[in-house]
Amino acid sequence: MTSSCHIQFSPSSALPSVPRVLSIAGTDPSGGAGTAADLKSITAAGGYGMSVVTALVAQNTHGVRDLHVPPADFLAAQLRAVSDDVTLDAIKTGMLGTAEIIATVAAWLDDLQPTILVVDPVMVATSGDRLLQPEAEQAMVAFCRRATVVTPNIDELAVLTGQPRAAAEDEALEQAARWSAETGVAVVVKTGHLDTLTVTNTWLSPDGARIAVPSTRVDTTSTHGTGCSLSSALATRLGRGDSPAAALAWATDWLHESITHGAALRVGSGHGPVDHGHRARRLQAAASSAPWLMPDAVPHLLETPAGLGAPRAGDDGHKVAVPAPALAPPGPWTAALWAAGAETNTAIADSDFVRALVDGSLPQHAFAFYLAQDALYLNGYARALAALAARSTDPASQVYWSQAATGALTEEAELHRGWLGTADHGALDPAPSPVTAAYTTFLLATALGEDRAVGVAAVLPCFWLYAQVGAALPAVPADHPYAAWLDTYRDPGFVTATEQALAQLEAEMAAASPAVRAAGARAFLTACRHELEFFDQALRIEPGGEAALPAAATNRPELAGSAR
Ligand SMILES: Nc1ncnc2c1ncn2[C@@H]1O[C@H](COP(=O)(O)OP(=O)(O)OP(=O)(O)O)[C@@H](O)[C@H]1O
Ligand SMILES: Cc1ncc(COP(=O)(O)O)c(N)n1
Repeated sequence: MTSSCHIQFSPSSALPSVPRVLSIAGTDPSGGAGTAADLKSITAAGGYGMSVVTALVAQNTHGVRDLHVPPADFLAAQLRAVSDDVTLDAIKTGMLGTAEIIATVAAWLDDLQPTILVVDPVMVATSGDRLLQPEAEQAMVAFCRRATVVTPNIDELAVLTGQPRAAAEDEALEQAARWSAETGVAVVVKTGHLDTLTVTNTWLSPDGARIAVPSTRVDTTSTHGTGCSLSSALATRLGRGDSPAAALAWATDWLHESITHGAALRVGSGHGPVDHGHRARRLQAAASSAPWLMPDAVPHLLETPAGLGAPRAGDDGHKVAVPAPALAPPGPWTAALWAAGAETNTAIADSDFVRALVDGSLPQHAFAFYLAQDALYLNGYARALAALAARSTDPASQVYWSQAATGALTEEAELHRGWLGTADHGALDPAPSPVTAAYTTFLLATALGEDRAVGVAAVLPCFWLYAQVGAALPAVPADHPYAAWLDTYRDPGFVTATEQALAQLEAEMAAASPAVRAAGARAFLTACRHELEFFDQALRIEPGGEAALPAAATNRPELAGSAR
């Protein structure tokens, strides 16, 4: 080995530093809002959370029952106990409640002069209960002037600016822009309280610069504590050194996932909380190193299709129903393989990636990552298909696999030319992700090194599962951000190619020895799992850790037809 051998690993493998973030807020014993939401959000956003309590609130998902405000001296003692000992990278304030509390926190801030102060000017809870005394409103308005950024909802913005409640987003942006220019404080305008299909968080800087982060509205009642959660996550990402654009994008995207999965927590029967931990649990599951296939998943010798058995029980013990295949299996072997792969195939259909692609909430950076990895994948896939052509002896199969390889290369070129805008691809191509590399390496090794039938089984899920996703797609409006891409799934040529691949696999499995069939079944199930990973991987990437997507890459109807 020479000393000139340099290996550079992606910086994403290094652990980021952990910002120390203090929340100053009221409590919610049901865990959805206030200090509880703040601490969960700070942790989720990658910070170390600390909490100073301004008021004890007896509340749940239905509303506030009682309030207890400890003496202001005690609040001051809490604040000093923390700041005498801990360096604070960011501070977030929520419910301050009374003019006396506001004055106490303000005096402490005068001494501390924090770098980042996010003020969520909490006034009224979702339930309609007041969390700020009416006579303290003007003290809160003055307090906001010391913030780095304030995060009022539409009603709070009206109080802050002394204007009537904005009826539309433009009006809210105008109110905020004037106030920001006057005070020198940035504002995040949140349109959660407006009756719009898109919920947009817009960062307005005093110099007039605007950063808009749109997300699709989730139809749910689980929005208790969304304001607390957004401001805490924002403070944490700013405290970590993120730019306002990056911090707001992260917080909005994470909160969207938390809101989407809030109802499944089944906490309370009123306005439920969001699931702050959903992203962390999803990523933890994705990082599992448990083997994909259990040793008994496929018998050593597969004599008949029935040897593959009924679908196995899912992770939670329930029997997995076999989804109806959009493209019918042409014989008993492919039918048995379809049933054996039911759990994974259902997981793909139900995946957050497919859901977000369909409802349009998939973040742009995730879509860009997916496209770039898809191009890399297609190149590896084409090589595996070409290997099958080389290993085929009957003319029809030779022609079929050669054409399939050409098709994959054409689609790769189309992705570069159209969607990725990198016709001169080569030097600037992104590197394959671990998931893409594992999948393409597996395909190539199987197509080259195993019996041909096993290779055919390995390449089949890419055809079949993609066609399955395509068949299940609903029609979307023309202004859907991924409308043009979704059209590519419906390519009739791809359906024909999949039917031919299925016929090839059926014939190969029927003609193979029991040992080769077993290896084929294992390869098929492994490839199904690679497909799930491939879809899921785009939602495991942080904004900034992906290829840039040219602005023109979404909504390009002229490119419809370039299916994988
Ligand atoms: N139904 C929804 N769908 C998607 N995102 C939402 C929804 N409701 C709220 N959000 C997100 O939560 C953020 C805060 O929500 P909202 O505008 O209601 O502020 P808030 O009134 O301060 O919150 P809170 O309900 O905690 O008082 C929004 O900016 C948006 O990112
Ligand atoms: C202590 C405290 N702080 C803030 C809120 C606002 O949250 P929401 O408007 O979602 O009820 C709350 N309910 N309780």
